[in-house]
Amino acid sequence: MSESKTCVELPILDISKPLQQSSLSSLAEACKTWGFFLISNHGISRDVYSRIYMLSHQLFSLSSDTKLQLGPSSSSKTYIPHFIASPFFESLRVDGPNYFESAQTSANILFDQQSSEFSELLQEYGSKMTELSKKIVEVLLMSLGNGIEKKYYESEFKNCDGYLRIINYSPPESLEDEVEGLGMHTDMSCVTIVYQDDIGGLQVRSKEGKWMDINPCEGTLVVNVGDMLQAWSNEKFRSSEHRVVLKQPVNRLSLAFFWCFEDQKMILAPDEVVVGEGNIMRLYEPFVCSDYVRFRENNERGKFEKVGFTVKDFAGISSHSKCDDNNQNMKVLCSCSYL
Ligand SMILES: O=C(O)CCC(=O)C(=O)O
Ligand SMILES: [Fe+2]
Repeated sequence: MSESKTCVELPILDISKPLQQSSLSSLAEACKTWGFFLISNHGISRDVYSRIYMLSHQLFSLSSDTKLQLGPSSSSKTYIPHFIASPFFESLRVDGPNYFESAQTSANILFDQQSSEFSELLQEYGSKMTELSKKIVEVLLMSLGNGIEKKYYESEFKNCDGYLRIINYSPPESLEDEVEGLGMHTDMSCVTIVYQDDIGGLQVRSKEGKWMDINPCEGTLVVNVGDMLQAWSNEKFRSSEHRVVLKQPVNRLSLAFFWCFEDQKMILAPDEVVVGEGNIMRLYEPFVCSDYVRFRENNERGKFEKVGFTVKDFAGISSHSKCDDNNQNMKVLCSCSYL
Protein backbone atom coordinates (compact mmCIF):
# COMPACT_ATOMS: atom_id res chain seq x y z
CA MET A 1 0.00 0.00 0.00
CA SER A 2 1.45 3.40 -0.87
CA GLU A 3 1.98 5.74 2.04
CA SER A 4 -0.16 8.86 1.77
CA LYS A 5 1.55 12.23 1.74
CA THR A 6 1.79 14.03 5.07
CA CYS A 7 3.35 17.25 3.84
CA VAL A 8 1.29 19.98 2.29
CA GLU A 9 2.51 21.86 -0.77
CA LEU A 10 1.66 25.52 -0.44
CA PRO A 11 2.11 28.23 -3.07
CA ILE A 12 4.93 30.70 -2.49
CA LEU A 13 3.99 34.29 -3.14
CA ASP A 14 6.89 36.60 -4.02
CA ILE A 15 5.71 39.60 -2.05
CA SER A 16 8.31 41.94 -3.60
CA LYS A 17 6.98 41.63 -7.16
CA PRO A 18 3.88 42.95 -8.93
CA LEU A 19 1.22 40.30 -9.01
CA GLN A 20 0.46 37.96 -11.89
CA GLN A 21 -3.10 36.76 -12.41
CA SER A 22 -1.89 33.16 -12.08
CA SER A 23 -0.44 33.83 -8.61
CA LEU A 24 -3.73 35.39 -7.54
CA SER A 25 -5.67 32.30 -8.55
CA SER A 26 -3.34 29.88 -6.80
CA LEU A 27 -3.40 32.10 -3.73
CA ALA A 28 -7.21 32.19 -3.68
CA GLU A 29 -7.26 28.42 -4.08
CA ALA A 30 -4.75 27.83 -1.27
CA CYS A 31 -6.65 30.17 1.05
CA LYS A 32 -9.88 28.37 0.38
CA THR A 33 -8.44 24.90 0.79
CA TRP A 34 -5.80 25.35 3.46
CA GLY A 35 -5.99 28.91 4.73
CA PHE A 36 -2.17 28.80 4.51
CA PHE A 37 0.47 29.94 2.02
CA LEU A 38 4.13 31.05 2.03
CA ILE A 39 5.75 34.36 1.17
CA SER A 40 9.26 34.94 -0.13
CA ASN A 41 11.42 38.06 -0.55
CA HIS A 42 9.84 39.47 2.58
CA GLY A 43 12.74 41.77 3.32
CA ILE A 44 13.78 40.39 6.72
CA SER A 45 17.38 39.35 6.75
CA ARG A 46 18.83 36.19 8.28
CA ASP A 47 20.87 38.47 10.49
CA VAL A 48 17.72 39.97 12.05
CA TYR A 49 16.40 36.48 12.73
CA SER A 50 19.63 35.26 14.27
CA ARG A 51 19.80 38.32 16.55
CA ILE A 52 16.18 37.90 17.66
CA TYR A 53 16.90 34.21 18.13
CA MET A 54 19.92 34.85 20.34
CA LEU A 55 18.24 37.46 22.51
CA SER A 56 15.07 35.40 22.87
CA HIS A 57 17.16 32.41 23.89
CA GLN A 58 18.79 34.52 26.60
CA LEU A 59 15.38 35.70 27.76
CA PHE A 60 13.81 32.26 27.98
CA SER A 61 16.91 30.95 29.78
CA LEU A 62 16.18 33.25 32.74
CA SER A 63 14.76 31.67 35.90
CA SER A 64 11.02 31.01 36.08
CA ASP A 65 10.72 33.42 38.99
CA THR A 66 12.20 36.20 36.91
CA LYS A 67 9.97 35.49 33.91
CA LEU A 68 6.88 35.17 36.07
CA GLN A 69 7.20 38.85 36.97
CA LEU A 70 5.66 39.40 33.52
CA GLY A 71 2.66 37.15 34.00
CA PRO A 72 0.39 35.34 33.79
CA SER A 73 -0.88 36.85 37.01
CA SER A 74 0.90 40.19 36.66
CA SER A 75 -1.15 43.00 35.19
CA SER A 76 0.81 43.00 31.93
CA LYS A 77 0.24 39.27 31.19
CA THR A 78 2.93 39.39 28.55
CA TYR A 79 4.54 36.11 29.58
CA ILE A 80 2.76 32.77 29.26
CA PRO A 81 4.65 30.17 31.30
CA HIS A 82 4.84 26.41 30.76
CA PHE A 83 1.73 24.35 31.47
CA ILE A 84 -0.79 26.89 30.23
CA ALA A 85 -0.78 26.26 26.49
CA SER A 86 1.17 23.02 26.99
CA PRO A 87 3.93 21.75 29.31
CA PHE A 88 6.47 22.52 26.58
CA PHE A 89 5.33 25.99 25.53
CA GLU A 90 6.21 29.43 26.86
CA SER A 91 5.86 32.78 25.14
CA LEU A 92 6.43 36.51 25.37
CA ARG A 93 3.99 38.95 23.83
CA VAL A 94 5.07 42.26 22.30
CA ASP A 95 2.26 44.68 21.46
CA GLY A 96 2.03 47.15 18.61
CA PRO A 97 2.00 49.78 17.39
CA ASN A 98 4.86 50.77 19.69
CA TYR A 99 6.82 47.53 19.73
CA PHE A 100 9.86 49.28 21.18
CA GLU A 101 8.01 50.44 24.25
CA SER A 102 6.26 47.13 24.80
CA ALA A 103 9.49 45.13 24.49
CA GLN A 104 11.44 47.62 26.62
CA THR A 105 8.89 47.40 29.44
CA SER A 106 9.49 43.64 29.56
CA ALA A 107 13.26 43.93 29.16
CA ASN A 108 13.49 46.44 32.01
CA ILE A 109 11.79 44.00 34.33
CA LEU A 110 13.73 40.94 33.18
CA PHE A 111 17.30 42.13 32.74
CA ASP A 112 19.55 43.81 35.28
CA GLN A 113 21.59 45.54 32.65
CA GLN A 114 19.60 48.02 30.65
CA SER A 115 20.01 47.67 26.92
CA SER A 116 17.73 48.64 24.11
CA GLU A 117 19.03 46.15 21.54
CA PHE A 118 16.13 43.75 22.01
CA SER A 119 13.50 46.51 21.85
CA GLU A 120 15.06 48.13 18.79
CA LEU A 121 15.12 44.81 16.98
CA LEU A 122 11.50 44.12 17.82
CA GLN A 123 10.49 47.60 16.72
CA GLU A 124 12.15 46.90 13.38
CA TYR A 125 10.53 43.47 13.18
CA GLY A 126 7.08 44.75 14.20
CA SER A 127 7.19 47.54 11.61
CA LYS A 128 8.21 45.13 8.87
CA MET A 129 5.45 42.71 9.85
CA THR A 130 2.95 45.57 9.79
CA GLU A 131 3.98 46.53 6.25
CA LEU A 132 3.83 42.90 5.16
CA SER A 133 0.42 42.32 6.74
CA LYS A 134 -1.00 45.32 4.90
CA LYS A 135 0.36 44.05 1.60
CA ILE A 136 -0.91 40.54 2.28
CA VAL A 137 -4.46 41.66 3.13
CA GLU A 138 -4.52 43.83 0.01
CA VAL A 139 -3.38 40.93 -2.16
CA LEU A 140 -5.95 38.62 -0.58
CA LEU A 141 -8.73 41.10 -1.31
CA MET A 142 -7.45 41.37 -4.91
CA SER A 143 -7.73 37.62 -5.23
CA LEU A 144 -11.47 37.95 -4.56
CA GLY A 145 -11.81 39.85 -7.87
CA ASN A 146 -14.31 42.58 -8.82
CA GLY A 147 -12.03 45.35 -7.52
CA ILE A 148 -12.90 44.41 -3.93
CA GLU A 149 -9.53 45.72 -2.68
CA LYS A 150 -10.15 49.17 -4.20
CA LYS A 151 -13.48 49.44 -2.54
CA TYR A 152 -12.83 47.85 0.82
CA TYR A 153 -9.15 47.71 1.68
CA GLU A 154 -8.86 51.24 2.97
CA SER A 155 -12.30 51.56 4.51
CA GLU A 156 -12.36 48.22 6.31
CA PHE A 157 -8.76 47.42 7.19
CA LYS A 158 -7.14 50.79 7.87
CA ASN A 159 -7.34 50.50 11.67
CA CYS A 160 -5.94 46.99 11.97
CA ASP A 161 -3.17 46.53 14.48
CA GLY A 162 -0.68 43.80 15.30
CA TYR A 163 1.05 42.00 18.12
CA LEU A 164 3.90 39.58 18.17
CA ARG A 165 4.37 36.40 20.16
CA ILE A 166 7.84 34.96 20.62
CA ILE A 167 7.43 31.29 21.39
CA ASN A 168 9.92 28.91 22.93
CA TYR A 169 9.13 25.19 22.77
CA SER A 170 11.17 22.95 25.05
CA PRO A 171 10.33 19.26 24.64
CA PRO A 172 11.27 16.66 27.26
CA GLU A 173 14.84 15.39 26.98
CA SER A 174 13.80 11.82 26.46
CA LEU A 175 11.29 12.08 23.69
CA GLU A 176 10.09 8.66 22.63
CA ASP A 177 7.11 9.73 20.65
CA GLU A 178 6.07 13.14 19.38
CA VAL A 179 4.35 15.52 21.82
CA GLU A 180 2.04 18.46 21.19
CA GLY A 181 3.85 21.74 21.76
CA LEU A 182 0.72 23.71 20.99
CA GLY A 183 -2.64 22.04 20.62
CA MET A 184 -5.14 22.38 17.81
CA HIS A 185 -6.53 25.90 17.48
CA THR A 186 -7.56 28.56 15.00
CA ASP A 187 -6.13 32.08 15.18
CA MET A 188 -8.50 34.95 15.86
CA SER A 189 -6.58 37.37 13.63
CA CYS A 190 -7.23 38.56 10.09
CA VAL A 191 -3.87 37.11 9.08
CA THR A 192 -0.95 35.64 11.02
CA ILE A 193 2.65 35.63 9.79
CA VAL A 194 4.83 32.89 11.28
CA TYR A 195 8.56 32.50 11.25
CA GLN A 196 9.54 29.00 12.28
CA ASP A 197 13.14 27.94 12.78
CA ASP A 198 14.48 24.89 10.96
CA ILE A 199 13.17 22.31 13.47
CA GLY A 200 9.70 22.03 11.94
CA GLY A 201 6.55 20.77 13.61
CA LEU A 202 3.85 23.17 12.38
CA GLN A 203 0.87 21.23 11.05
CA VAL A 204 -2.41 22.19 9.40
CA ARG A 205 -5.55 20.05 9.56
CA SER A 206 -7.10 19.19 6.22
CA LYS A 207 -10.86 19.48 5.68
CA GLU A 208 -10.93 15.70 6.04
CA GLY A 209 -9.25 15.95 9.44
CA LYS A 210 -5.74 14.80 8.49
CA TRP A 211 -2.69 16.51 10.01
CA MET A 212 -0.30 17.76 7.33
CA ASP A 213 3.23 19.08 7.94
CA ILE A 214 4.17 22.60 6.91
CA ASN A 215 7.89 22.05 6.59
CA PRO A 216 10.28 24.95 7.11
CA CYS A 217 11.33 26.40 3.77
CA GLU A 218 14.45 28.57 3.74
CA GLY A 219 13.78 32.26 3.10
CA THR A 220 10.00 32.01 3.41
CA LEU A 221 7.44 32.93 6.05
CA VAL A 222 4.19 31.09 6.67
CA VAL A 223 0.98 33.10 6.39
CA ASN A 224 -2.38 31.88 7.63
CA VAL A 225 -5.88 33.27 7.61
CA GLY A 226 -7.54 33.82 10.99
CA ASP A 227 -11.17 33.77 12.15
CA MET A 228 -11.77 37.50 11.60
CA LEU A 229 -10.95 37.25 7.91
CA GLN A 230 -12.81 33.98 7.53
CA ALA A 231 -15.96 35.75 8.77
CA TRP A 232 -15.30 38.98 6.81
CA SER A 233 -14.74 36.99 3.60
CA ASN A 234 -17.86 34.88 4.16
CA GLU A 235 -15.54 31.84 4.13
CA LYS A 236 -13.92 32.61 0.80
CA PHE A 237 -10.83 32.19 2.96
CA ARG A 238 -10.52 29.47 5.54
CA SER A 239 -9.20 29.85 9.08
CA SER A 240 -7.80 26.35 9.50
CA GLU A 241 -7.07 24.42 12.63
CA HIS A 242 -3.37 24.03 13.16
CA ARG A 243 -0.97 22.89 15.89
CA VAL A 244 2.70 22.37 16.64
CA VAL A 245 4.16 18.92 17.32
CA LEU A 246 7.63 18.33 18.69
CA LYS A 247 9.37 15.35 17.19
CA GLN A 248 12.96 15.95 18.28
CA PRO A 249 14.38 16.62 21.73
CA VAL A 250 15.60 20.10 20.78
CA ASN A 251 14.27 23.58 21.43
CA ARG A 252 12.15 25.23 18.78
CA LEU A 253 11.64 28.98 18.42
CA SER A 254 8.92 30.68 16.45
CA LEU A 255 7.66 34.22 15.99
CA ALA A 256 3.94 34.61 15.34
CA PHE A 257 2.64 38.02 14.29
CA PHE A 258 -1.12 38.52 14.52
CA TRP A 259 -2.72 41.26 12.38
CA CYS A 260 -6.18 42.00 13.75
CA PHE A 261 -9.15 44.30 13.37
CA GLU A 262 -9.45 47.00 16.02
CA ASP A 263 -11.51 46.06 19.11
CA GLN A 264 -14.59 48.10 18.26
CA LYS A 265 -14.75 46.99 14.61
CA MET A 266 -18.07 45.56 13.46
CA ILE A 267 -17.25 42.56 11.28
CA LEU A 268 -19.67 42.11 8.42
CA ALA A 269 -18.90 40.67 4.98
CA PRO A 270 -19.81 43.24 2.28
CA ASP A 271 -22.60 42.11 -0.07
CA GLU A 272 -20.19 41.86 -3.04
CA VAL A 273 -18.02 39.48 -1.07
CA VAL A 274 -20.98 37.35 -0.06
CA VAL A 275 -22.31 37.17 -3.61
CA GLY A 276 -18.94 36.30 -5.23
CA GLU A 277 -18.27 32.87 -6.68
CA GLY A 278 -19.51 29.87 -4.72
CA ASN A 279 -21.94 30.24 -1.85
CA ILE A 280 -24.31 33.19 -1.96
CA MET A 281 -25.67 32.84 1.54
CA ARG A 282 -24.48 35.13 4.27
CA LEU A 283 -22.74 32.83 6.73
CA TYR A 284 -22.16 35.16 9.70
CA GLU A 285 -24.19 37.66 11.67
CA PRO A 286 -22.41 40.97 12.14
CA PHE A 287 -20.38 40.99 15.35
CA VAL A 288 -18.05 43.28 17.24
CA CYS A 289 -14.45 42.13 17.19
CA SER A 290 -13.78 42.45 20.93
CA ASP A 291 -16.95 40.53 21.76
CA TYR A 292 -15.57 37.55 19.88
CA VAL A 293 -12.17 37.88 21.53
CA ARG A 294 -13.87 37.95 24.94
CA PHE A 295 -16.00 34.96 23.99
CA ARG A 296 -12.87 32.96 23.19
CA GLU A 297 -11.00 34.14 26.25
CA ASN A 298 -13.83 33.27 28.60
CA ASN A 299 -14.60 29.95 27.13
CA GLU A 300 -13.43 26.83 28.88
CA ARG A 301 -13.47 24.87 25.64
CA GLY A 302 -11.48 27.57 23.89
CA LYS A 303 -8.43 26.43 25.83
CA PHE A 304 -5.36 25.15 24.12
CA GLU A 305 -5.84 21.47 23.84
CA LYS A 306 -9.02 21.74 21.82
CA VAL A 307 -10.24 24.25 19.34
CA GLY A 308 -13.52 24.39 21.25
CA PHE A 309 -15.82 27.12 20.02
CA THR A 310 -14.75 29.32 17.15
CA VAL A 311 -16.20 32.20 15.19
CA LYS A 312 -18.64 29.80 13.53
CA ASP A 313 -20.21 29.01 16.90
CA PHE A 314 -20.14 32.64 17.93
CA ALA A 315 -21.66 34.31 14.88
CA GLY A 316 -22.32 31.57 12.31
CA ILE A 317 -25.84 31.94 10.93
CA SER A 318 -26.66 28.26 10.97
CA SER A 319 -25.63 27.87 14.61
CA HIS A 320 -27.87 30.36 16.33
CA SER A 321 -29.13 28.16 19.09
CA LYS A 322 -25.62 26.92 19.84
CA CYS A 323 -24.42 30.49 20.04
CA ASP A 324 -27.09 31.39 22.55
CA ASP A 325 -26.12 28.38 24.63
CA ASN A 326 -22.51 29.44 24.48
CA ASN A 327 -23.30 32.91 25.64
CA GLN A 328 -25.05 31.38 28.61
CA ASN A 329 -22.01 29.23 29.29
CA MET A 330 -19.71 32.22 29.17
CA LYS A 331 -21.17 33.57 32.36
CA VAL A 332 -20.22 30.53 34.40
CA LEU A 333 -16.95 29.35 32.89
CA CYS A 334 -13.59 30.38 34.22
CA SER A 335 -11.48 32.85 32.36
CA CYS A 336 -8.51 31.29 30.65
CA SER A 337 -7.12 33.24 27.79
CA TYR A 338 -4.48 32.66 25.25
CA LEU A 339 -5.34 32.48 21.60
O1 LIG B 1 4.83 28.13 16.67
C1 LIG B 1 4.29 28.07 15.56
O2 LIG B 1 4.89 27.68 14.57
C2 LIG B 1 2.84 28.48 15.39
C3 LIG B 1 2.27 29.19 16.57
C4 LIG B 1 0.81 29.42 16.46
O3 LIG B 1 0.11 28.80 15.72
C5 LIG B 1 0.19 30.48 17.30
O4 LIG B 1 0.86 31.03 18.19
O5 LIG B 1 -1.00 30.77 17.07
FE1 LIG C 1 -1.82 29.74 15.50
